[in-house]
Amino acid sequence: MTVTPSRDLSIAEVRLTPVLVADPPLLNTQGVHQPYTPRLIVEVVTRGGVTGLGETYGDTKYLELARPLAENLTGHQIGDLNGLFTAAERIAVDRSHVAERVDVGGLRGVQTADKLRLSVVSAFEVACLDALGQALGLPVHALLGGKVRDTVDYSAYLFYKWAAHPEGVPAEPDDWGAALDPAGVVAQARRLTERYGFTSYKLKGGVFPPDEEIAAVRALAEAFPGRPLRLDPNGAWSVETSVKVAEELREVLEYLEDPALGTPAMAEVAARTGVPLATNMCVTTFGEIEEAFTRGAVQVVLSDHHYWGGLRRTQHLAAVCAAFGVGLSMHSNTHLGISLAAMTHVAATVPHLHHACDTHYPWQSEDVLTERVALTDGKVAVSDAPGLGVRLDRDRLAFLHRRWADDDGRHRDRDDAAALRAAVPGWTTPAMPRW
Ligand SMILES: O=C([O-])C(=O)C[C@H](O)[C@@H](O)C(=O)[O-]
Ligand SMILES: [Mg+2]
Repeated sequence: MTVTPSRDLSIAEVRLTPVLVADPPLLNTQGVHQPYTPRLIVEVVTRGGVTGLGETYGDTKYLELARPLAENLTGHQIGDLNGLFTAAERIAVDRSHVAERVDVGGLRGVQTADKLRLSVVSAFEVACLDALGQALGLPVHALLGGKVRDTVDYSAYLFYKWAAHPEGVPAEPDDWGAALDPAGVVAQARRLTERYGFTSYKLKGGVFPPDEEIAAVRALAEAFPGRPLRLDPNGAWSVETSVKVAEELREVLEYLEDPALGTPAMAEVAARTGVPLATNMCVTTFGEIEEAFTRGAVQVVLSDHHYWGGLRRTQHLAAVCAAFGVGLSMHSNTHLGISLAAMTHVAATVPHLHHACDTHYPWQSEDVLTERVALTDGKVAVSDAPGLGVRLDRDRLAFLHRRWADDDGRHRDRDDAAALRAAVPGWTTPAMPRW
């Protein structure tokens, strides 16, 4: 049988384009977002002439893994996703990028070699699925077994925020203004609601002493009665503080996210409060599930297809959570529309997704797409177009890549503590627990 060119599903080329995207001065327990955040855009081009898109973290340590993987994939079939993961396993990881302890692992838990690899290969998997979907005329959700909903709910991701970056880049402050107290947080939530129709809210905490953050959540509860609310200090509190906050906010919280750092501390908090605990820090790999679930440390896991290793592994995680009666939600980092499209396709296929997903997307004023992904009534409509249903704007991609190429080295690797040092000389990532 002769294969027509458009049906040749082997990989001709993988293009990697690192970009720097504008990010507002959002505060978290480690520091503040830098003016630009690195992302990596992956294009998988088939010999049949179809191009699939993927997106992941763009820091140097991810690029170092993505490059050899891309080079090894010429001739690989885009439908051979298992083979793609085997190819990724062969890529050596620089040990200096690995941290085996949760207290030094940053905001997404322990940074193992496997997790780094998975964070890279996930974007290749998404790009292969996008290409396969386009070649077959099927949406990505259909390749994953089919959607069980037509829209995916997202929550408003609220941040304490400065009006402008301390580095003075870009020169003009954004139009969101500052949010540094309960009134500022409520104003931000109202604005996000007006623009995007959100009906649930998550506040990134661990920035101010817990009493101030309790006051902010109470103010949100008053402003949006009955709406689901979450607070996430990224492990900044002791067990005692976590229990106190949980008890004070028990009437209004949908869940408390990573109040304390690590499974043993979370298990202790969980044993002492009825408020459900969620995590994207102590359960971030399949290996961490057994201890956390058997100890009852978490009631909700935040999936993230980037570091869990793609869309299919996210479905596997969902199945394990369902088997243990643990809820599922979705974590997000600074990301563009390709990631949001991928998040939406996989979320659409997960039956027991009972919490709105997180997304940073409203904070991203820039994108690499010809059309931004629409967030309406707090939802993204699940696309039925072939593949992910998004199109790359090559001029925008080139512009954001030029910013990366011209960068003086300050922004190619996300460093929230370094960004905060511009305002608070001598600042370093705080030891946990902070409070
Ligand atoms: O839910 C979370 O822990 C996050 O979204 C982690 C992120 O890094 C967030 O804290 C941020 O971007 O500042
Ligand atoms: Mg979190």
